[in-house]
Amino acid sequence: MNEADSLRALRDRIDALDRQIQTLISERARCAQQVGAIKQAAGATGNFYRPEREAQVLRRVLETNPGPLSNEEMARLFREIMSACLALEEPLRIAFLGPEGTFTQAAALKHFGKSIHSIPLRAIDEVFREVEAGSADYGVVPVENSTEGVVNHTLDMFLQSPLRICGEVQIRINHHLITRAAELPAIRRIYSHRQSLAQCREWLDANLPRVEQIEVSSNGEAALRVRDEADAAAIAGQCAADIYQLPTLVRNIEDEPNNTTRFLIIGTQPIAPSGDDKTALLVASLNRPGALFNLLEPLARNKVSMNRIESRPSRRGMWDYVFFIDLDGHAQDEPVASTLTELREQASLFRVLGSYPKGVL
Ligand SMILES: O=C(O)C(=O)C[C@]1(C(=O)O)C=C[C@@H](O)C=C1
Repeated sequence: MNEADSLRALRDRIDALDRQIQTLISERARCAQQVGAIKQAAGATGNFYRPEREAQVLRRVLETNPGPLSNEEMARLFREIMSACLALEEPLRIAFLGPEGTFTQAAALKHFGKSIHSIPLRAIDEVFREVEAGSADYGVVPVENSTEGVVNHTLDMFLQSPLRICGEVQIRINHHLITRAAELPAIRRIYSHRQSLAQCREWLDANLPRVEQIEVSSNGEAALRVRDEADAAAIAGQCAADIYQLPTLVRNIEDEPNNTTRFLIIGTQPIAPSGDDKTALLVASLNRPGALFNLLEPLARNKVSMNRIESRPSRRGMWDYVFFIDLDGHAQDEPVASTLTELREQASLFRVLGSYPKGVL
């Protein structure tokens, strides 16, 4: 066979496979519609989103991936198929820390896929309020960064909000210097979110030491400003450069090569166990000697892994603190269930913020 014949044969084969894929995806979508009908008949109100089931589907896709596509690419394709299937009923309304072009938007799309109705908001507390009011089904907010630590504002919101944590998603953060200026010496101001400025501190000290740094509410907002100011630069991600059609002068200026941010999915719905889950708690101990030790002792005794503990002022009085604790496992599963019963007895304040599937993608 000559080259043209080989190409034609391969393309014929691809056409035949595409027809099969299309038939199969349509069949899958009809099954998902039937699942939706069953949920509705059983009296399900609200949305049909089931994060525990989605996590199981994605985990199986990763486990059985035969290649040559990477796990990440394969999971992304299935993520979009599920997103489109779910949207057949009604697209999820997802509020996030906007404007368009923020890493939080990238996190929302990574977690829910593109078949959603996006609601960009200007502040973390607005995202909480929109979900509390029922104007959005879920919200996406940043909670911690591998270089800069926790986003206190998000943790503090749980002190006043009844919302639950329904999921998590991580994003590798690559910061770029986005500007219409042709070279570094032409830059007079740099706009970015406080966390992003901090994540690029060494690079800024070395390359733009005397340039004014201006904190704005988000990276998307920074890029928006740079659109109208030729002698300003923004530190933001590629999505912001794309959305606002701005050139990137220097790529990857973050100090830490593995700079990653974790985001929480917040909502009202309790999530069933998926087989590989986390539980987030908000607790306070009585103000007496050994109280924190007594609080945590059941975790060690029952061999429940604690992934994280953060303390924050309780806002109930001076030097009074609450603890945000992340555990391995679901609150309904042992040994977490009985450990939580013990913990509740020791604590002066105790709330399960949510059990949810560990981030898959
Ligand atoms: O299994 C379900 O409950 C479905 O609704 C189907 C499906 C899917 O496409 O696989 C769609 C949406 C849910 O979030 C989970 C899974």
